[in-house]
Amino acid sequence: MDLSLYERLGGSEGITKIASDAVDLHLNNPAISPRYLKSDVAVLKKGAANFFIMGTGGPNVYEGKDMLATHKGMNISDVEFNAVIDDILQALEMNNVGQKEKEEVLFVLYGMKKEIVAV
Ligand code: HEM
Repeated sequence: MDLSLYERLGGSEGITKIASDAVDLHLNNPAISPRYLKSDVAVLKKGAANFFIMGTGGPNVYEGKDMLATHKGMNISDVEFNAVIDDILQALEMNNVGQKEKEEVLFVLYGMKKEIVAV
């Protein structure tokens, strides 16, 4: 049987590291960092990790709101959306994730655009 994306990304441990790196990149990315000024970084990292764990076929540990409810009213732009995706891809590269897995993550993230941008 093929391994799930969750398993190929290193399970909960691997994904927790990837999510933590992605959030650190967001906080240092001037295109989006102002959005997170009021965020509790530890909570943000945990929410991001749990969302990713659930979304890649791991255990159902995410307890947050869905993407539309989370981002509704934030007036997020295309530029901001692309900046978030760039950071996540960079985090995958920092953690030596393979090309096929990067493509699969990108495909899933891109599909969420209509629930996040200008909603
Ligand atoms: C595919 C792209 C994205 C995904 C998968 C995503 C995912 C998430 C998740 C899982 C949460 C945490 C929800 C929770 O734990 O309850 C969150 C919160 C948030 N997201 Fe996104 N997001 C994306 C794009 C964006 C963009 C483009 C922006 C704007 C720059 C943005 C701004 C925020 C903010 C400000 C929060 C709230 C942080 C807080 O409550 O401290 N997101 N997002």
